Formats: sequence, C-alpha cells, structure tokens
Amino acid sequence: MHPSALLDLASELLRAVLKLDAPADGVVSAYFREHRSLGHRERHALAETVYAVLRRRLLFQHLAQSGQGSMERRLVLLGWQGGDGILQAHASPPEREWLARARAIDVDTLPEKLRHNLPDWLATPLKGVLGESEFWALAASLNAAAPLDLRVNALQAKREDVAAALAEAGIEAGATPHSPWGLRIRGKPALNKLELFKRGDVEVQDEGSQLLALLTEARRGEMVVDFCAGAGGKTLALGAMMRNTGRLYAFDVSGHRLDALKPRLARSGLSNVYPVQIAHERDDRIKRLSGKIDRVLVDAPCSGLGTLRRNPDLKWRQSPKAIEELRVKQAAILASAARLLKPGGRLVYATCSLLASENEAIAEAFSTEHPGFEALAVQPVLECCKVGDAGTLVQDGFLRLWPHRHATDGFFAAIWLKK
Ligand SMILES: C[S@@+](CC[C@H](N)C(=O)[O-])C[C@H]1O[C@@H](n2cnc3c(N)ncnc32)[C@H](O)[C@@H]1O
Repeated sequence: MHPSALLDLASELLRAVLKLDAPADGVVSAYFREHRSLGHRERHALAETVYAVLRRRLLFQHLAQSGQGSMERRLVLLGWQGGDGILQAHASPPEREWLARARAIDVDTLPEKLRHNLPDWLATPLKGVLGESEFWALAASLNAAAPLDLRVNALQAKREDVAAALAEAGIEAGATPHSPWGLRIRGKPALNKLELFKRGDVEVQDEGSQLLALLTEARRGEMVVDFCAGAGGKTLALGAMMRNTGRLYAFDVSGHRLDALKPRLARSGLSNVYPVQIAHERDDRIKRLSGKIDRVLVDAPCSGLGTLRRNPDLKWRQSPKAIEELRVKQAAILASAARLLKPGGRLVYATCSLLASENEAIAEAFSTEHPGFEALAVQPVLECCKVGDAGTLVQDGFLRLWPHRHATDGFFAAIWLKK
C-alpha cells in the first residue's frame, strides 16, 4: 500500500462510519475484510483515526468548516493517527497550512459543546449528577482510549503466574486495583497468538465487567442463570466461580451472539455451561425453571454509554427515544428474570450505562413493585469478595463505576435477595 493512498482510504472508511447506520466497529471490520492487503500498522492508523474523529466529532466538524477538499478528508487530517510523517509527505501544502492554523486554535476559548463533544441530551443529565468540575473530568476520560484488561481464568491459572508468563513474552501487566482476577496490560499488544490465551487462561474483559460477575457470588454446585449472556464474557467468569460444577444457563435472544460464546467456552475448560437461545424474556423455557435458580445475573441490554471510550459512535447513534424503549425492555427483562429465583436466591441487575434512568430508576422501580425482593447493599458483598477499596465503588448502596474515577468502563449494578 502506498502511504499516500492511506489518507484516501481513511476518508473512504470515515464516510462509511459517519453514516452512523451501523456500529463503527462492525463497519471498520467489514472494511478491513474488503481490503485484505492492509497491514497491521495501516489498519491501526485507519481505525484509530476514525475513532479519534468520532470522539471529537463536534470540535472537528467546527474546525473543518474552513479548508478545502471533501469534509471527510479534512476530518481525517484533523484526527490522523498514523504519524505526522505521512501528513508532511502526502497532504498538499495548502492542506498542511490549514491544519497548522486549525491546530493553533486554543480549544479552551471555544463553546462548551466543542470541548466536551457530547450531545446535549447526554451532557445535561451527566452534569446534573456529577457537578461541573467532575463532569469535565468524565468528558476528558470518555474521549481517551480505554486500557486493556484481562481476566485470569481462576479455574486454570493464577494471576501472578499469568503476569510472569506475559512478562516473558515482553508484555507488561499489573494487577487491577479492585478485581481479584484482573490484569491491566501496558499498551495494546496482540494477545490471541499467545499460548496462554489459546488455552483459555485469560480472556479480555474490562475490570468493571469482572466485578459485575463477582457480585453474584456464584458457588459450587448451584443453579445459575446469566439471563443476557451475549457472547458470554460474564458467563465464563461465573462458570469459573462455580469451579465448573452445578449448572449455568446462558440465555440470550441472539443466537449469533451465543455462537460467539462457543469457541470461548471451548478454551475455558468449562463444561457446566448450557447456552439457550430464548425467543424473548417470557419464553416458556424460563417458566419451566421458575423458582429453581440460586443466582440470576441480568446484564441488561442498554445504551452502552459507559463504553464510550471503546464505542464513541454510540453518543451519535443513541437517542433519548431509543433509551426510553430500552428502559421498557430493561424493566420487563428484570421482572421476568426475577421469577427464576428460589427463596434465598440472589438477583443482580447490571448495565454499562452512565444514565440514572437506565440504572437507579429501574432498580428502584423494581424494588417498589416487588416486595418479595429485599435490596442488598453492594459494599458488604464486594468486601466479602475481597475487593480492594470497595467503599469507593458504591453510591447509594449500588455499584457505580465511572471511567474518570475507576479507569473502568461505566457500570451500574443492584442486588436483591428473594425472600
Ligand atoms: C449487555 S449485553 C450482554 C453482554 C454479556 N453479558 C457479556 O458479558 O459479554 C445485553 C444482551 O442482552 C441480549 N438481550 C436483548 N434482549 C433480551 C431479552 N429479551 N432476553 C434476554 N437477552 C436479551 C442482547 O442480545 C445482548 O446480548
């Protein structure tokens, strides 16, 4: 690939992503499948450029009002992540002059919106709950890349042994501050060719997701349901907590997502997991298990706004109307999943949303409408699981993780005991 073509490819890819009619990661992957000759570094440059533009879209669109060439080309020049050498060699002299002028603008003098790069419907409630100065810390962290966390499969390996094996492979990894299974990797090395990855000793999983699985305190020999299992990130953690005993049902309406669980299951050494595609949350198969389950995790479909570091397109693809629809779904799924529990059983509701409307509001409404469930405070549960600094992870009895405070994605969780 001639380097001059890279800027053109980046513009073409950005045009496709900015249609915002499909998740950006899917559009980028499809583009790379169509352009097989692109090398690792070229793919990295294109993907990171597109993500840089998505993160600062409002600022860049403002700056790109001047200049020449297509809008996408100007946005690519502003967000380019493939090294300045390529810009020096392959942007035209007028483009380079324009870029120098744009970069010299003091962003701090621009209107708020161009500094936080969030839509109003999202910025307003976040400011409301965090206050002005913390809001800006959150906005900055949402516009940075997320760290790479691993979960060590406790069934097969010890965290310190995995860290030592990674160090031998030249990969620096330190224990995550809260999850007992977590390792945070320095940089973004390719992991899937490592022997310890292939044999299922580790999975890529944000530390926050690990904590959600931990809140179930799933034990040996129990009947457990992961109600919205998806590709099974949390299912795998639950299965390891159960030491590969008992029965762990992985429900989801998406067969496609459950299919993605299968190779991960094969690596994990787990044989206690039963993936089940359900038609909807009131599927007959759920009725049959009613009152028989010890622990239910509801990792509900949500706006995903806690993952903006990884999925910056969501802030442009989500809308208040879509979130209202999700809220109805969340309440329906939680109510239906609750029927599975036996007396003394535990229900965990979780999202990766930052919005109280998908979190506290859903949990509080459930408590009001279900007197047969007693809300449990999250902190003692975390302490029981030997989670460090548990008190810093909770708010009003719920788990509340924030990228700017905890370096995790944004997560919420609530716990109930079935009386
Ligand atoms: C947040 S994702 C789950 C992520 C997964 N737990 C993990 O750790 O990788 C939410 C999942 O809920 C599923 N879902 C949507 N509607 C559902 C329903 N009515 N019943 C069960 N699952 C549903 C979606 O297909 C999606 O996989």
